Parts: sequence; C-alpha cells; structure tokens
Amino acid sequence: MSHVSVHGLWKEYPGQVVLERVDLDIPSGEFCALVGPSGCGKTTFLRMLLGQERPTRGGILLDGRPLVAEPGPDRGVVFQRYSVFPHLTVLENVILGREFAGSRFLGRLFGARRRAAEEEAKGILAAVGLGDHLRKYPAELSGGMQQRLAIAQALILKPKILLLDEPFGALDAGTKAQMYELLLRLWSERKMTVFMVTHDLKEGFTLATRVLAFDKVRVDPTDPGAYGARITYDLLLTGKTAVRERLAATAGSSRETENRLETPVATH
Ligand SMILES: Nc1ncnc2c1ncn2[C@@H]1O[C@H](COP(=O)(O)OP(=O)(O)OP(=O)(O)O)[C@@H](O)[C@H]1O
Repeated sequence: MSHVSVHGLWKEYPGQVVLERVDLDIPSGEFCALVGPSGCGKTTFLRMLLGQERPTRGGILLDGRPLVAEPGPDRGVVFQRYSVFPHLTVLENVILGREFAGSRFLGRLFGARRRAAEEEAKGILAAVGLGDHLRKYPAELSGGMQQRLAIAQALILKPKILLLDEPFGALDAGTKAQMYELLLRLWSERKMTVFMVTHDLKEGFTLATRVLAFDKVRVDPTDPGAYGARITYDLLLTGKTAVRERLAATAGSSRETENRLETPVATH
C-alpha cells in the first residue's frame, strides 16, 4: 500500500509563492510523471513527498496518515546527478543504504546481518544489471551504470514510493532506452508508486500511467512571486497500453537487454 493524498497544499518561500492549492489523489502503484516549466515547483513538490520540505499550508497523507516530516525507508529517491559515494565500491554503496536504516546508532552491520545485507545488495545489483561489477568504484562505471547504482541504492530499503528527479537527464538516448525498460520492470515487479520529474514530455508519456502538469494559472507581471503553480493537467494514461506492451516497445528481448546492461555504454 502506498496511497498518496495531497490536500490544499501550498508552499511559500519569503516573497514567493511556489505552489498553491494542490489537491491530488494517487492510488497505490501509479507511475506519475511531473512536468512543467522550469522553476514551477516540481522538485519542491518531490522534496515535500520525500519529507525534506514541509508544506506551508495543507498536507500530504500516506496511506491515510500524515507523511513523516523526514526521509524514511518507505520512500527512496534518485537524483539526476549520481548520489553515490565515490570512495566505496558498487557493493559497498548499496550495503550502506541498509546500514543507515538497519543500524541507525551503530552505523555498521556485523556478522550474520552484514552477510544478509550483502546477499540482498547482490540480488538488487543483479536486478539492475550490475552483478558483474560489484568490486568496481563509481569512477570506473559509465553514466548509465552509475545511475543504475543509484537506483539499486534507493531500492535496498524496499521503498513503497520511488521519487525520481530527472533521473535520466544526463544520459544519452541509447542508455535512456535501457533505463526505461529497467525502471518499468522494477516498477511492475515491486509494485511501487513512482513520482518522476522530467523535462522530457515524450519520456513522461512513455513511462507514466499518469502525467501531472504543473503551471501557473495566474501571473502578476509586476510581482513574479505573487502566485504559485497548480496542477493544470492531470492525464490518466492507464488504459493506453499494458506494462508488458510498453516494456516490449522500449527494448528488445530481456536477455538482449541484460547483455546490454552488463556492457559499459557511452557516458553522458
Ligand atoms: N529553499 C528554497 N528557498 C527559497 N526558494 C526556493 C527554495 N527551493 C526552491 N526555491 C524556489 O522555488 C521555485 C521552484 O523551484 P523548483 O526547483 O521546485 O522548480 P522546478 O520546477 O523543479 O524547476 P526545474 O525544472 O528548473 O528544476 C524556484 O523559483 C526556486 O528558486
């Protein structure tokens, strides 16, 4: 379960309204693309879902309960720029996510718990196509591989909600196509609710079951911060194509894709 309900949400910074009166009801398992002009508040909205920012008015409910005002294991996040640690190997980067959550006070895991975390991390890395690169450091990976590592890092806590901020913005077209297939597969297997900010409308319509367009409906030319953005279009695409069809459309057979995922491809 990961039903997200947003009611009467406003976000204001001193001298600037960023978002005004946002109402939204997102059932569990929806894949939402957040689109809109630069600066209209998409990332701010994502940060509120993550718990990094608080609404100034209104609120967000997760499965009927107020969202905890700090990032938690129920929410994973992937940013455009790789958030991986350069001094840790691929495997260590993913285990670290589990250590932060599993041993908040001690930090490190030991013994059986460490071995269990390692096995889990290896499974997730295999799922994102990095199974043969466990001992490498991020600098030895292509842009696409680093972004897959960031996704694995987010997935180790089995989030119910995956938040993606322009996750593929820095990747070339071929790598993007691989990432689309990977993301759709993980989304359908893990039944997560996804919120993805993208500047690429085609990407939004390719991946999402629902496209949310943010924009200002009121503008004061003498005071650009006077009004905030709202959701101006809320397009449900669920009936368009089944997940399987969309998977097939984005890439060839899964075996071929696995092979390609294992191959370092062009960096961004
Ligand atoms: N911590 C902050 N303090 C003050 N203003 C902020 C803060 N964070 C964001 N803003 C402002 O809020 C507005 C929305 O920013 P946000 O990053 O959410 O937009 P966006 O739609 O994601 O933009 P882009 O598509 O360019 O990434 C911007 O005008 C930004 O300057």
